[in-house]
Amino acid sequence: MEPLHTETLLRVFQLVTAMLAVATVGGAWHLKAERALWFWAGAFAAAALTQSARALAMALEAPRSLWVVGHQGGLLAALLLLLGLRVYLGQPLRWRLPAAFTAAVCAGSFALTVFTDQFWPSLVLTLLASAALTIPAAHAALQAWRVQRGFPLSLLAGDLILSAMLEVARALAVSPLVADTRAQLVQYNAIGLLLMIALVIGQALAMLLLLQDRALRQIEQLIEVDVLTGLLNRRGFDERLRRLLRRNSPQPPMLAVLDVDHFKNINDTHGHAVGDMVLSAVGARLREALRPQDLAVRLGGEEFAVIWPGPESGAARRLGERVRESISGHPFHTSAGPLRVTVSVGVAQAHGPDEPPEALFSRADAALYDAKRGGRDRVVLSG
Ligand SMILES: Nc1nc2c(ncn2[C@@H]2O[C@H](COP(=O)(O)OP(=O)(O)OP(=O)(O)O)[C@@H](O)[C@H]2O)c(=O)[nH]1
Repeated sequence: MEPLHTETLLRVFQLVTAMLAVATVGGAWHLKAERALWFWAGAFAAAALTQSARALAMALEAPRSLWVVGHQGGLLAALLLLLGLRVYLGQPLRWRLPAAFTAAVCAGSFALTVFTDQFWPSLVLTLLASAALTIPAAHAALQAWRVQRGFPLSLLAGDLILSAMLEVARALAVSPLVADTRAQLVQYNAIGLLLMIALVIGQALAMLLLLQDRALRQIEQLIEVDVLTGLLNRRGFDERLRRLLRRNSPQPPMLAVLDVDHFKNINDTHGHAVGDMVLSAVGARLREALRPQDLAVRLGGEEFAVIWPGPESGAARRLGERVRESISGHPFHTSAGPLRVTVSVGVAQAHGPDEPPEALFSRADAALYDAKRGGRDRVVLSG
């Protein structure tokens, strides 16, 4: 088999990173709010530009110590990748220590080349330093994957783990400890380069998938969230209720439908803006009254719902009363002064996974109708 040619691979690496830099810079420009993408574009650009600088230094027969700029580019790319990932995950940037570390290693790699007139010590140093920056990035991606799951994070975490391992393996392979001859050292380095090109492409793909994933989740949020109250809207409610019923848990979900009493009077007496204020405050009170796993929904107008995924048996009355009390218990402070607002509540416990969501909803709604007819500000349980 023909040996791999390092100079050709370096050209390929330069072209690939340049292309990825253009794609990510374009993406960052397009998605103005995505700060992380600027860091990642910077990582690819650092690799591409320093490879170009290295080729130029060689062509101009500049001092050999300047040729190590390519090694330093790899390290700079690892730094920017780590910082970009912290930005993406919403973590504090904490850039000072890794940036100082990168600067010190770059100076060290330059000095090593001046003193030894050899390239491999600089390559070993910068590769080990790159691994030292890639390991925390891989750790952050892995931690995030544990919480969020999904293919893009697993691709990124896997790619970064392999990258850190490759950086250490390459550092060992290009040191005289492992390679017996110069030809062997060059060959090991070329194999490492080839693998690195594949991993860099993998990183770019993972990054773009991560951004697409986030955009999809934001759209999903917009579609499913009510703007006035910040609660789930009717569309989100239908979807969650269907999913919960299908789950077939030992304790089937319970649904309450509630409606603000005589809300039209509030609008007519104090104006629509005060009405909106009350609706928004109702949403906030429902959120406060529920546990994180329970769901509060604005079905539309002055009608709300609550879903308890797995309520204790026999808790329907108590939970319904807690919801009613959270609204009717204290007056609302509005620009028109304190307003006493009451709600009527209909509660229905699902019969099991075979009950269609529409049937459960109709039972809760019928109970709500009974609560209204019975005089309002009360809880009625569906039979
Ligand atoms: N301010 C405000 N009002 C809304 C909104 N959506 C619906 N409404 C109003 O809510 C009122 C609902 O009135 P009705 O359906 O007659 O019910 P109600 O006055 O609460 O009477 P009962 O339900 O029988 O106790 C209507 O006047 C709607 O215009 C909204 O987003 N903001």
